[in-house]
Amino acid sequence: MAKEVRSIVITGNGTNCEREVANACRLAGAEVADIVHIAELLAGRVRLDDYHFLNLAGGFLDGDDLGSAKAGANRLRHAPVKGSAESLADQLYRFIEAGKLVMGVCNGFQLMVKMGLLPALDGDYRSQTATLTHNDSGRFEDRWTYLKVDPASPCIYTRGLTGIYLPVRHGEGKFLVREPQVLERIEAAHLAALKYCAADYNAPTMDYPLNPNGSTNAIAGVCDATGRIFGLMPHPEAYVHRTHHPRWTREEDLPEEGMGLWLYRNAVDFIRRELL
Ligand SMILES: NC(=O)CC[C@H](N)C(=O)O
Repeated sequence: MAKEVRSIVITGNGTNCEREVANACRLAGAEVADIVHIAELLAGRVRLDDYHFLNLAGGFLDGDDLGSAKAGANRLRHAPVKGSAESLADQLYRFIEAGKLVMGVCNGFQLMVKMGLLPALDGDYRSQTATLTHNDSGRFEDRWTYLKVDPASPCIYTRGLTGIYLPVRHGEGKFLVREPQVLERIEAAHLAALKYCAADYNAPTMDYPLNPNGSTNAIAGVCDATGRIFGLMPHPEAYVHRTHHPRWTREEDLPEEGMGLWLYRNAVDFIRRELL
């Protein structure tokens, strides 16, 4: 592999944020940001092994039938790769074992949680221990949120950050755990890297609409123990430039760069430092 940061964004079956995610990867410095239809991967024409940074984009996989990303999680788990003894999941687990990076946004986060890629307690990336389900409001929430970063989190994407302002747009963003002990372990290991909070970024909040979905412990984003596997409901790819900010025509002194780009830059810098 040449000395270039290679990122891939999987598309198909209802994703709709792939171009924005690829754009964010490129702006963050990735030399390659390929948008690849899942059929190309299942046909064996493209292999995850040729990349460092896997992005699972937002959207409406399979129309949210059976619950968001549920069918997609089964597809990714079980679908064979043509002409190979492996499944796509085998490639994915090898990708994770190789120390590479995976980030899922919104529908991509739902996909990861339902596959068991997160929170992946004890390094088990195959068992589902949590879910993302219908917002407490009972409706689709489309609004900007303040996110408090846990500075003690192993998450490599949020390193050096204290608070981020990002939009959410989802119907099923409420993080729930299967057993109370899962939540205790997530908190003890600081895996909940992002939590909904107020504009002062002081403390996590359960107050609606600051917490747009009633998520347990105000959890908005979760990583695994390595910090390299990360998913979040808000959309970092939707705030990579000043003009994406909802009040950009009124608020002066907004930096040229949007806050969402920081997460991608941390990922790309990590790859350049550790994997090339
Ligand atoms: N923007 C998204 O990815 C939405 C995810 C999912 N379709 C939901 O409504 O919850």
